[in-house]
Amino acid sequence: MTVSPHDQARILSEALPHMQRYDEETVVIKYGGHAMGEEEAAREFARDIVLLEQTAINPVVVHGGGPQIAAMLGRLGIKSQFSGGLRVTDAATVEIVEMVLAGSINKQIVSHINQAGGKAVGLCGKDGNMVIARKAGGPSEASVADVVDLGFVGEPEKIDTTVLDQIIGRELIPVLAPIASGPAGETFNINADTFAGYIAGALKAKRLLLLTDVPGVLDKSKKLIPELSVNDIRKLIADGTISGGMIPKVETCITALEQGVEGVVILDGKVKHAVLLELFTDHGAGTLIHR
Ligand SMILES: Nc1ncnc2c1ncn2[C@@H]1O[C@H](COP(=O)(O)OP(=O)(O)O)[C@@H](O)[C@H]1O
Ligand SMILES: CC(=O)N[C@@H](CCC(=O)OP(=O)(O)O)C(=O)O
Repeated sequence: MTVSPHDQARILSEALPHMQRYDEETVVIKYGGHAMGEEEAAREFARDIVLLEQTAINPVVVHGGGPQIAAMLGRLGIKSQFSGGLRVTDAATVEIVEMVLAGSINKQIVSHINQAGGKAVGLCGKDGNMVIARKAGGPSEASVADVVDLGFVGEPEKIDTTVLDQIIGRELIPVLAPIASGPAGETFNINADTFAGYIAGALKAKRLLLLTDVPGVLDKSKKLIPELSVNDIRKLIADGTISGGMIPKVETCITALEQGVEGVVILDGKVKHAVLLELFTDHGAGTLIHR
């Protein structure tokens, strides 16, 4: 489909009120491993992030990389399992997780953003003591008998935004890997949704966008639920409609809202220009979570 120059101008003009709404505001975008897709899609994502920065929005990218970690662990013959959407992470696994997340994936995203004309700065939670984590308990903590030892899986405990405050608003785009230090200097693997939620909360972000590989939260018949309240979420977890990797995602939404983030959206990062659709059109996308 070709768009006439007239239509192009109209589309840009219609984006103006949306751009004004987010002017100088911080938007945290969680880029999930499943949303990353092929090289061309990753480049388009990077262009969209640079476009946000160019329109005076302050984008902060937090990335995941679950499938990429799984591929590397597989190559090394290390078995891995999940409990409640979190990877049980032993000492050997945490080394690989850090290597893949803070190493290859982080630098790839930084490079794509830079090639698109932005200035990205790749960091993880260890930098500048941005995130200090404690050991996470199992998801079924309520039932002591069922407690799962997740190993080196962390839950953010203290967020220090000093480094981010130096970067944000200065034409630099932070790209954050969800790795953090513990109080004794140990390395913790943090679910990227959880990490993004805490960062968004600490920065009092205007929006937190969680990009994944499904259109949003789906009901039992796989239909998109456009809006959900915190209470709705609790019911959907209890009746099993929300499971696996979607659990840390919706829990993140609740934490972020509690910490003062204005709006949280779960959306399909595989849709072309998902971020622009959500922020710059009336159309919106995915599931909006509210109080
Ligand atoms: N109710 C639900 N709606 C949508 N996805 C769900 C739901 N319950 C479980 N899921 C699963 O959660 C996955 C998204 O979480 P995850 O795989 O961790 O994504 P990401 O890598 O983007 O963080 C979906 O692909 C789907 O398999
Ligand atoms: C504790 C835990 O589960 N950490 C995740 C970190 C990466 C992540 O969350 O990646 P996605 O966003 O692509 O799922 C993991 O090891 O897979």
